[in-house]
Amino acid sequence: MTTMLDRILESKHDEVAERRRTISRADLDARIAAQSAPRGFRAALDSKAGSGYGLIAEIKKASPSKGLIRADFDPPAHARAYAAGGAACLSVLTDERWFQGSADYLAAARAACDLPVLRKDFMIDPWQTAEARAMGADAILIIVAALDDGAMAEIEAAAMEQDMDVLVEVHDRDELDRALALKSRLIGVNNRNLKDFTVDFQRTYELVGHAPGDCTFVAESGLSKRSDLDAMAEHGVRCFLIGEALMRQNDVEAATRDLIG
Ligand SMILES: O=P(O)(O)OC[C@@H](O)[C@@H](O)c1c[nH]c2ccccc12
Repeated sequence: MTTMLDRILESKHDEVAERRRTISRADLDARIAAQSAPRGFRAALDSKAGSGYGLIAEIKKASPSKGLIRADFDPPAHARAYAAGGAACLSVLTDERWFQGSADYLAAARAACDLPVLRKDFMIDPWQTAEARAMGADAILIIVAALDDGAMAEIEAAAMEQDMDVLVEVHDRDELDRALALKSRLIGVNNRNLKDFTVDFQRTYELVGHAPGDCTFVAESGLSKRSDLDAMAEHGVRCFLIGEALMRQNDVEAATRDLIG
């Protein structure tokens, strides 16, 4: 069966190949040199989680499962509201085709606040990590389900060479074991199955006990209210990646503060 993840990855290969043809390495390097140094992503998350909840607040205009999430989409305003509400970090979708994201949204969000920013996209090629740094990203995502072990290690090495952090996303025990063979100790459990979009918090509860103590462990997707976070905290989870529930708020700053304050 062809899953949504398969379809996304297939189009991503064509998309990245096209950009690699049109953007030279020298151009990327010049843009990287013009960026400010990476902001420590995991460090910011750990610091907030030390005295409360560490929130990665996501800027997401649309998704394949929900369609358009926010019509009056304003990435810098959202970034400022998230920062003022106490978020530790931002995540910005840069995939254009499936999530209506953009590199420009990431750059604008990062310029509007001082939080570290994750480039949320489907990484299939180490070249995309240089591209991520050129747009200002402080961290990248590796989706274990999307890559073989060799490709994961190459993408991670390329990110580390740029001094970026790597959030390694898993969905089951097998993927967690593969993730732990990497160097990064920033692990996310996606409660949403990227194959059929169902959300199940049990994914996090089952896996948190299997992550070594030196990991920063992040629960991702489908979280919408304070009681969701408190239930997660009962299982020892203190870091969260939240998009849709915050994107839909009128007063984003107040909603962010209510969630984690
Ligand atoms: O909007 P939500 O349900 O709060 O989920 C945010 C985030 O976890 C989700 O956007 C996500 C998690 N992993 C991904 C991988 C690719 C694209 C998107 C995602």
